[in-house]
Amino acid sequence: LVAKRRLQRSAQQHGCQEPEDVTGPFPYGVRRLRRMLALATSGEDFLDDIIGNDFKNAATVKFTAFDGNTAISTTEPANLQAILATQFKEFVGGDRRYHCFEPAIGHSIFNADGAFWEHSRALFRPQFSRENINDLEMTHKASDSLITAIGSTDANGWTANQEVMPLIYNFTLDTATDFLFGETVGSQQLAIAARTGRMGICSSDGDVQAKEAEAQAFARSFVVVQEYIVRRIRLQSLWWLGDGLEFRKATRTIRKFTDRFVQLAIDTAASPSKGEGKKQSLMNSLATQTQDRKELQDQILSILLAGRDTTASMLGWCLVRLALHPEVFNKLRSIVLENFDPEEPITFAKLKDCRYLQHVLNEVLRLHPTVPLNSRNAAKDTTIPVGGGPDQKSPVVVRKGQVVLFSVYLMHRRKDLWGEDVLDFKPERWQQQIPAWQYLPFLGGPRICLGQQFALTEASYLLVRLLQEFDAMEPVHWAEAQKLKKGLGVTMWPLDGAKVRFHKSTA
Ligand code: HEM
Repeated sequence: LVAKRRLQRSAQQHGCQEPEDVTGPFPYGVRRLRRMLALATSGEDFLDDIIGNDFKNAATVKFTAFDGNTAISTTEPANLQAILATQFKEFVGGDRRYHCFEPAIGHSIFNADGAFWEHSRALFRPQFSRENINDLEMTHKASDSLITAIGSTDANGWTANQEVMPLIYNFTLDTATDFLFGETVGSQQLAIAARTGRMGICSSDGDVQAKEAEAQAFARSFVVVQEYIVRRIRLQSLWWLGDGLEFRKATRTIRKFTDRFVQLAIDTAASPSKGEGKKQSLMNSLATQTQDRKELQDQILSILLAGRDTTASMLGWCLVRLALHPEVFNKLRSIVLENFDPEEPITFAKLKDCRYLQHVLNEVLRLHPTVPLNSRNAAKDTTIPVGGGPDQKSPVVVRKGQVVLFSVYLMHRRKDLWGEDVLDFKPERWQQQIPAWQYLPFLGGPRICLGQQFALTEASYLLVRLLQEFDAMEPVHWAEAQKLKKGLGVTMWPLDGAKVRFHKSTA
């Protein structure tokens, strides 16, 4: 009662008003639950139809969640700016986020708050410096491997129809492991070797099979771990029900996979001469700061979790969009051919200078942000600046512990912010200045994605290489691709994959 009174007084002081309540006639979100359970048969889209429906009349709403707690939900740039930046300390990831991820990544940058998060962020920041991202040797090799994996062309210059997503997942796993461990798992090369019987990086058939099996087991377990994490997030306060032998086994597999690299990094930190001539990795740098085996493992896995599938999903959407929009493909290709001499190295600076390339990526992430939904918990009684009252202009009071959900996906698709053509794929819109807080694929403020430049550089590099190599691409099934169905888990990916064929350039 005392807490409630205090909250009411604070609401009055700040001129707060209630946002629209979208709970509906039944308690505990029954209506929403019913629609969610019927998704497979109703043909509704979870984001556009179910979550989007909440925002029909207002950009900030409240509703009663399954667990009986009232949550606030917003797509308002001013509120996101407050939550992520100006009132950063008042909104945290919270205990629930910690528990949902804990079995896989322990306590690490991604699920920590307060002092431990600050410590982790300071530990990592130097690793994401421009110099480290500028080292594109591995990206170059991984792009070439992906092009090799796409395979040969027929007499008319077309490759076979193919699902490119598995190749993209290999690409991001190979570049991420090189960055993290200083050594790539080489999953693309292993898959090619296993398929074609060419040894490449391995000395014998058995060696290829064993390494391929190890890389595959890791990749499979990584998928299982993510599925369980999503299940825990969806279960809200009942997160602990998302557990089981399969989850535990998969977490053991991915943790075991990192053992060798952790040991190597600890050994190198103890006697630096061992690392002479070897590439400096994120793991090596971390091991100079802490030799705690569990912390090293947790932190590294959290970066892998944060970076691998997000980048792969973005690349998947890029390919789908380029295949569906030949006019953008052709324009981008001619700009790339003009700016990137195939005889010269592709550098970070050149990629950044290619404005249309960056505009294409921005537009892909606007329409398909790979982290479409997110949340924070109020660390104390506080307010968000807008969304209350009939005109939605008054502040809204937020109770300590209350969940504030936000969807950058829906914000990126608001007509009042982006114009009538909001749903059109139009990289040209980026020629104009876009207000910062209405576009947040990597969020913003002190907790902005650490890997933003890494991801954009990887994706830009691969796109340049593909455009140098191929002069056309088209979807295997136009009608299916145009549906742009989304898979929703820890990230949002093209559910029907990136099924395309490429035409080899003869120039
Ligand atoms: C297109 C690719 C990517 C997207 C869309 C993306 C998006 C995001 C978002 C939205 C967050 C904020 C999560 C939150 O606080 O609730 C985040 C955090 C983070 N991302 Fe990324 N990310 C991408 C790629 C990467 C890559 C490649 C790496 C590393 C190699 C990475 C490392 C991180 C880390 C470490 C955090 C946690 C930062 C912190 O809490 O201080 N991300 N990312």
